[in-house]
Amino acid sequence: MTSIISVSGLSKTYASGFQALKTVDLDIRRGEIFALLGPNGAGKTTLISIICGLVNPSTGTVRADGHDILGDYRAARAKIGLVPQELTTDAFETVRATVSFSRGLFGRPRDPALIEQILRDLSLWDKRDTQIRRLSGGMKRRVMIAKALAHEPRILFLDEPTAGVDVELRQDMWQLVRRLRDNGVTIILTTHYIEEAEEMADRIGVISKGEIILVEDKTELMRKLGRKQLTLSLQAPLAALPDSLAAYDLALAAGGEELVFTYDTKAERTGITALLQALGEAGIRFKDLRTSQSSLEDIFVSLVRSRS
Ligand SMILES: Nc1ncnc2c1ncn2[C@@H]1O[C@H](COP(=O)(O)OP(=O)(O)OP(=O)(O)O)[C@@H](O)[C@H]1O
Repeated sequence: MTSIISVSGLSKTYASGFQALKTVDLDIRRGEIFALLGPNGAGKTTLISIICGLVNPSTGTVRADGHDILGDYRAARAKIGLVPQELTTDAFETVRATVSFSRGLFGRPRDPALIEQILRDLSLWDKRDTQIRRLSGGMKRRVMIAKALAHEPRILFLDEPTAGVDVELRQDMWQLVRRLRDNGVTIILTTHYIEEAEEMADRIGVISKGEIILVEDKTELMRKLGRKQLTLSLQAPLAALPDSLAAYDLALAAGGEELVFTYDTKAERTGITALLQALGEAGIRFKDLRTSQSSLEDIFVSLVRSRS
Protein backbone atom coordinates (compact mmCIF):
# COMPACT_ATOMS: atom_id res chain seq x y z
CA MET A 1 0.00 0.00 0.00
CA THR A 2 1.58 3.31 -1.02
CA SER A 3 1.40 6.40 1.14
CA ILE A 4 0.02 9.58 -0.33
CA ILE A 5 1.06 11.62 2.69
CA SER A 6 4.11 10.91 4.72
CA VAL A 7 4.76 12.84 7.91
CA SER A 8 7.99 12.22 9.75
CA GLY A 9 9.47 13.65 12.92
CA LEU A 10 7.05 16.56 12.82
CA SER A 11 6.83 18.92 15.78
CA LYS A 12 5.45 22.38 16.35
CA THR A 13 6.18 24.89 19.05
CA TYR A 14 4.24 28.13 18.62
CA ALA A 15 5.93 31.51 19.16
CA SER A 16 4.24 31.59 22.58
CA GLY A 17 6.46 28.66 23.55
CA PHE A 18 3.52 26.23 23.55
CA GLN A 19 4.34 22.84 22.05
CA ALA A 20 1.23 21.89 20.10
CA LEU A 21 2.79 18.86 18.38
CA LYS A 22 5.43 16.56 19.87
CA THR A 23 7.02 14.11 17.44
CA VAL A 24 4.44 13.05 14.89
CA ASP A 25 5.03 10.26 12.38
CA LEU A 26 2.07 9.37 10.21
CA ASP A 27 1.41 7.81 6.81
CA ILE A 28 -1.87 8.27 5.02
CA ARG A 29 -2.68 5.58 2.48
CA ARG A 30 -3.70 6.44 -1.03
CA GLY A 31 -7.45 6.30 -1.44
CA GLU A 32 -8.43 5.86 2.18
CA ILE A 33 -10.71 7.81 4.48
CA PHE A 34 -8.65 8.60 7.55
CA ALA A 35 -10.30 10.06 10.62
CA LEU A 36 -8.20 12.01 13.06
CA LEU A 37 -9.90 11.91 16.40
CA GLY A 38 -8.92 13.91 19.44
CA PRO A 39 -10.23 16.14 22.19
CA ASN A 40 -10.18 19.95 21.98
CA GLY A 41 -6.69 21.35 21.74
CA ALA A 42 -5.08 18.00 20.89
CA GLY A 43 -3.31 19.45 17.85
CA LYS A 44 -5.56 18.32 14.99
CA THR A 45 -5.83 21.70 13.31
CA THR A 46 -2.13 22.38 13.83
CA LEU A 47 -1.22 19.10 12.11
CA ILE A 48 -3.56 19.74 9.18
CA SER A 49 -2.42 23.33 8.86
CA ILE A 50 1.21 22.24 8.61
CA ILE A 51 0.46 19.64 5.93
CA CYS A 52 -1.53 22.23 3.99
CA GLY A 53 1.29 24.77 4.21
CA LEU A 54 -0.53 27.28 6.43
CA VAL A 55 1.67 26.84 9.49
CA ASN A 56 5.41 26.21 9.47
CA PRO A 57 6.67 23.12 11.29
CA SER A 58 9.38 23.48 13.92
CA THR A 59 11.02 20.18 12.94
CA GLY A 60 10.32 17.30 10.60
CA THR A 61 9.23 16.73 7.03
CA VAL A 62 5.97 16.17 5.18
CA ARG A 63 5.59 14.81 1.67
CA ALA A 64 2.30 15.08 -0.19
CA ASP A 65 2.06 12.77 -3.20
CA GLY A 66 5.86 12.74 -3.31
CA HIS A 67 6.33 16.51 -3.00
CA ASP A 68 8.04 18.06 -0.01
CA ILE A 69 5.62 20.62 1.44
CA LEU A 70 8.39 23.15 2.05
CA GLY A 71 10.89 22.52 -0.76
CA ASP A 72 8.27 21.80 -3.40
CA TYR A 73 5.49 23.93 -1.98
CA ARG A 74 3.49 24.68 -5.11
CA ALA A 75 3.34 21.10 -6.37
CA ALA A 76 2.42 19.81 -2.91
CA ARG A 77 -0.26 22.41 -2.39
CA ALA A 78 -1.81 21.73 -5.82
CA LYS A 79 -2.50 18.16 -4.71
CA ILE A 80 -4.35 19.25 -1.59
CA GLY A 81 -7.78 20.68 -0.96
CA LEU A 82 -8.66 22.04 2.48
CA VAL A 83 -12.09 22.62 3.93
CA PRO A 84 -11.33 24.67 7.04
CA GLN A 85 -13.41 24.79 10.18
CA GLU A 86 -14.20 28.45 9.76
CA LEU A 87 -16.26 29.72 6.86
CA THR A 88 -13.85 31.96 5.03
CA THR A 89 -15.32 33.33 1.88
CA ASP A 90 -16.46 36.60 0.37
CA ALA A 91 -20.06 37.12 1.45
CA PHE A 92 -20.92 39.35 -1.51
CA GLU A 93 -19.65 37.05 -4.25
CA THR A 94 -21.89 34.53 -5.96
CA VAL A 95 -21.41 30.81 -5.43
CA ARG A 96 -20.14 30.17 -8.94
CA ALA A 97 -17.73 33.12 -9.00
CA THR A 98 -16.26 32.09 -5.63
CA VAL A 99 -15.66 28.52 -6.69
CA SER A 100 -14.24 29.48 -10.11
CA PHE A 101 -11.94 31.98 -8.46
CA SER A 102 -10.55 29.29 -6.15
CA ARG A 103 -9.53 27.25 -9.18
CA GLY A 104 -7.80 30.30 -10.64
CA LEU A 105 -5.80 30.75 -7.44
CA PHE A 106 -4.02 27.50 -8.22
CA GLY A 107 -3.21 28.68 -11.71
CA ARG A 108 -5.56 26.14 -13.26
CA PRO A 109 -7.23 27.08 -16.56
CA ARG A 110 -10.92 27.98 -16.50
CA ASP A 111 -13.20 24.96 -16.76
CA PRO A 112 -16.88 25.94 -16.51
CA ALA A 113 -18.03 22.36 -17.14
CA LEU A 114 -16.03 21.09 -14.17
CA ILE A 115 -17.30 23.88 -11.92
CA GLU A 116 -20.84 23.03 -12.97
CA GLN A 117 -20.25 19.37 -12.12
CA ILE A 118 -18.87 20.22 -8.68
CA LEU A 119 -21.82 22.52 -7.94
CA ARG A 120 -24.28 19.91 -9.13
CA ASP A 121 -22.62 17.20 -7.00
CA LEU A 122 -23.00 19.43 -3.97
CA SER A 123 -26.60 20.42 -4.78
CA LEU A 124 -25.46 24.01 -5.25
CA TRP A 125 -26.25 24.41 -8.93
CA ASP A 126 -29.60 26.06 -8.24
CA LYS A 127 -27.80 28.56 -6.05
CA ARG A 128 -24.98 29.30 -8.48
CA ASP A 129 -25.92 32.96 -8.90
CA THR A 130 -26.81 33.55 -5.27
CA GLN A 131 -24.57 35.67 -3.07
CA ILE A 132 -22.89 33.61 -0.36
CA ARG A 133 -24.37 35.78 2.42
CA ARG A 134 -27.87 34.75 1.36
CA LEU A 135 -27.18 31.03 1.87
CA SER A 136 -28.03 28.93 4.90
CA GLY A 137 -25.17 27.73 7.13
CA GLY A 138 -25.31 24.25 5.60
CA MET A 139 -25.16 25.65 2.07
CA LYS A 140 -22.17 27.79 3.03
CA ARG A 141 -20.39 24.67 4.18
CA ARG A 142 -21.07 23.04 0.84
CA VAL A 143 -19.56 26.09 -0.85
CA MET A 144 -16.42 25.60 1.24
CA ILE A 145 -16.18 22.03 -0.03
CA ALA A 146 -16.80 23.14 -3.62
CA LYS A 147 -14.02 25.71 -3.27
CA ALA A 148 -11.64 23.08 -1.93
CA LEU A 149 -12.41 20.79 -4.88
CA ALA A 150 -12.18 23.41 -7.62
CA HIS A 151 -8.53 22.72 -8.47
CA GLU A 152 -9.11 18.93 -8.58
CA PRO A 153 -6.99 17.94 -5.57
CA ARG A 154 -6.10 14.29 -4.95
CA ILE A 155 -6.12 14.78 -1.19
CA LEU A 156 -8.94 16.46 0.68
CA PHE A 157 -8.74 17.64 4.28
CA LEU A 158 -11.98 18.27 6.09
CA ASP A 159 -11.56 19.98 9.44
CA GLU A 160 -14.67 19.21 11.49
CA PRO A 161 -16.87 18.98 8.40
CA THR A 162 -20.12 18.45 10.21
CA ALA A 163 -19.66 20.52 13.37
CA GLY A 164 -22.98 22.17 14.07
CA VAL A 165 -24.83 20.87 10.99
CA ASP A 166 -28.13 19.06 11.22
CA VAL A 167 -28.49 15.31 10.90
CA GLU A 168 -29.74 15.40 7.33
CA LEU A 169 -26.88 17.51 6.07
CA ARG A 170 -24.44 15.36 7.98
CA GLN A 171 -25.71 12.29 6.14
CA ASP A 172 -25.42 14.18 2.83
CA MET A 173 -21.86 15.13 3.64
CA TRP A 174 -20.97 11.54 4.47
CA GLN A 175 -22.38 10.39 1.16
CA LEU A 176 -20.47 13.06 -0.66
CA VAL A 177 -17.22 12.11 1.07
CA ARG A 178 -17.73 8.47 0.10
CA ARG A 179 -18.36 9.47 -3.51
CA LEU A 180 -15.15 11.47 -3.55
CA ARG A 181 -13.26 8.52 -2.15
CA ASP A 182 -14.78 6.29 -4.81
CA ASN A 183 -13.43 8.76 -7.37
CA GLY A 184 -9.95 8.25 -6.01
CA VAL A 185 -9.64 11.21 -3.64
CA THR A 186 -7.89 10.48 -0.35
CA ILE A 187 -9.82 11.98 2.54
CA ILE A 188 -8.52 13.06 5.92
CA LEU A 189 -11.12 14.35 8.31
CA THR A 190 -10.91 15.58 11.84
CA THR A 191 -13.87 15.12 14.06
CA HIS A 192 -15.14 15.24 17.60
CA TYR A 193 -17.98 12.98 16.62
CA ILE A 194 -17.04 9.40 17.28
CA GLU A 195 -20.11 8.37 15.33
CA GLU A 196 -18.64 10.08 12.30
CA ALA A 197 -15.36 8.20 12.56
CA GLU A 198 -17.19 4.94 13.19
CA GLU A 199 -19.43 5.48 10.18
CA MET A 200 -16.90 6.82 7.70
CA ALA A 201 -13.32 5.93 8.37
CA ASP A 202 -11.20 3.13 6.98
CA ARG A 203 -8.56 3.94 9.56
CA ILE A 204 -8.57 5.98 12.70
CA GLY A 205 -5.80 7.98 14.31
CA VAL A 206 -6.17 9.23 17.85
CA ILE A 207 -4.26 12.36 18.81
CA SER A 208 -3.95 13.60 22.36
CA LYS A 209 -1.78 16.42 23.71
CA GLY A 210 0.18 16.75 20.49
CA GLU A 211 0.97 13.06 20.11
CA ILE A 212 -0.53 10.39 17.89
CA ILE A 213 -1.29 7.73 20.43
CA LEU A 214 -2.83 5.21 18.08
CA VAL A 215 -3.37 4.47 14.39
CA GLU A 216 -5.44 1.44 13.49
CA ASP A 217 -7.89 -0.01 10.98
CA LYS A 218 -11.32 0.83 12.26
CA THR A 219 -12.61 -2.71 12.31
CA GLU A 220 -9.39 -3.97 13.84
CA LEU A 221 -9.54 -1.29 16.52
CA MET A 222 -13.06 -2.21 17.41
CA ARG A 223 -12.22 -5.88 17.45
CA LYS A 224 -9.07 -5.46 19.54
CA LEU A 225 -10.36 -3.13 22.14
CA GLY A 226 -13.96 -4.12 22.03
CA ARG A 227 -15.35 -5.79 25.10
CA LYS A 228 -18.59 -7.59 24.65
CA GLN A 229 -21.36 -8.08 27.11
CA LEU A 230 -23.85 -10.87 27.27
CA THR A 231 -26.99 -9.97 29.18
CA LEU A 232 -29.28 -12.74 30.37
CA SER A 233 -32.84 -11.96 31.46
CA LEU A 234 -33.53 -14.34 34.32
CA GLN A 235 -36.74 -16.25 34.86
CA ALA A 236 -36.60 -15.50 38.59
CA PRO A 237 -34.66 -12.57 40.10
CA LEU A 238 -31.51 -13.30 42.08
CA ALA A 239 -30.65 -11.57 45.36
CA ALA A 240 -26.95 -12.43 45.11
CA LEU A 241 -24.58 -14.36 42.88
CA PRO A 242 -23.95 -17.95 43.98
CA ASP A 243 -20.36 -18.75 45.00
CA SER A 244 -20.16 -21.36 42.24
CA LEU A 245 -20.14 -18.52 39.70
CA ALA A 246 -17.41 -16.46 41.39
CA ALA A 247 -14.89 -17.29 38.67
CA TYR A 248 -16.86 -15.45 36.00
CA ASP A 249 -16.90 -11.68 35.33
CA LEU A 250 -20.56 -11.36 36.25
CA ALA A 251 -22.75 -8.63 37.63
CA LEU A 252 -26.39 -8.45 38.57
CA ALA A 253 -28.46 -5.70 36.98
CA ALA A 254 -32.08 -4.53 36.76
CA GLY A 255 -32.77 -5.38 40.41
CA GLY A 256 -31.44 -8.91 40.06
CA GLU A 257 -33.50 -9.69 36.97
CA GLU A 258 -30.51 -9.55 34.65
CA LEU A 259 -27.13 -11.13 34.74
CA VAL A 260 -24.40 -9.35 32.77
CA PHE A 261 -21.33 -11.27 31.63
CA THR A 262 -18.41 -9.26 30.26
CA TYR A 263 -15.92 -11.02 28.03
CA ASP A 264 -13.08 -10.28 25.71
CA THR A 265 -13.84 -10.66 22.01
CA LYS A 266 -10.20 -11.25 21.13
CA ALA A 267 -9.76 -14.09 23.62
CA GLU A 268 -9.65 -17.56 22.11
CA ARG A 269 -12.27 -18.76 24.54
CA THR A 270 -14.95 -16.42 25.70
CA GLY A 271 -16.11 -18.72 28.46
CA ILE A 272 -19.73 -18.54 27.35
CA THR A 273 -20.22 -22.29 27.00
CA ALA A 274 -18.81 -22.99 30.45
CA LEU A 275 -20.83 -20.16 31.96
CA LEU A 276 -24.10 -21.44 30.52
CA GLN A 277 -23.33 -24.89 31.87
CA ALA A 278 -22.49 -23.49 35.32
CA LEU A 279 -25.73 -21.51 35.30
CA GLY A 280 -27.68 -24.68 34.52
CA GLU A 281 -25.92 -26.50 37.34
CA ALA A 282 -26.74 -23.65 39.75
CA GLY A 283 -30.40 -23.91 38.71
CA ILE A 284 -30.45 -20.43 37.18
CA ARG A 285 -32.75 -20.26 34.16
CA PHE A 286 -33.08 -17.44 31.72
CA LYS A 287 -35.82 -16.43 29.32
CA ASP A 288 -33.91 -14.19 26.94
CA LEU A 289 -30.42 -13.02 26.08
CA ARG A 290 -28.71 -10.28 24.14
CA THR A 291 -25.15 -9.18 23.43
CA SER A 292 -23.73 -5.68 23.08
CA GLN A 293 -20.30 -4.45 22.11
CA SER A 294 -18.43 -1.40 23.37
CA SER A 295 -18.57 1.44 20.89
CA LEU A 296 -15.70 3.40 19.50
CA GLU A 297 -16.73 6.08 21.96
CA ASP A 298 -15.98 3.87 24.96
CA ILE A 299 -12.68 2.89 23.39
CA PHE A 300 -11.73 6.49 22.70
CA VAL A 301 -12.63 7.76 26.13
CA SER A 302 -10.65 5.05 27.86
CA LEU A 303 -7.62 5.60 25.59
CA VAL A 304 -7.46 9.33 26.14
CA ARG A 305 -8.15 8.95 29.86
CA SER A 306 -5.41 6.38 30.34
CA ARG A 307 -2.92 8.91 28.91
CA SER A 308 -3.86 11.82 31.11
N1 LIG B 1 -1.12 30.37 16.85
C1 LIG B 1 -1.05 29.76 18.02
N2 LIG B 1 -0.24 30.21 18.99
C2 LIG B 1 -0.14 29.57 20.19
N3 LIG B 1 -0.82 28.46 20.51
C3 LIG B 1 -1.64 27.95 19.57
C4 LIG B 1 -1.81 28.57 18.29
N4 LIG B 1 -2.68 27.83 17.58
C5 LIG B 1 -3.06 26.81 18.37
N5 LIG B 1 -2.43 26.89 19.57
C6 LIG B 1 -2.58 25.95 20.69
O1 LIG B 1 -2.16 24.67 20.26
C7 LIG B 1 -2.99 23.65 20.81
C8 LIG B 1 -3.55 22.77 19.70
O2 LIG B 1 -4.48 23.53 18.94
P1 LIG B 1 -5.24 22.92 17.68
O3 LIG B 1 -6.11 24.00 17.14
O4 LIG B 1 -4.25 22.30 16.78
O5 LIG B 1 -6.10 21.79 18.39
P2 LIG B 1 -7.33 20.96 17.83
O6 LIG B 1 -7.03 19.54 18.16
O7 LIG B 1 -7.57 21.29 16.41
O8 LIG B 1 -8.50 21.49 18.74
P3 LIG B 1 -10.06 21.73 18.39
O9 LIG B 1 -10.66 20.39 18.36
O10 LIG B 1 -10.50 22.54 19.56
O11 LIG B 1 -10.10 22.47 17.11
C9 LIG B 1 -4.06 24.38 21.61
O12 LIG B 1 -3.69 24.34 22.97
C10 LIG B 1 -4.04 25.78 21.09
O13 LIG B 1 -4.38 26.72 22.09
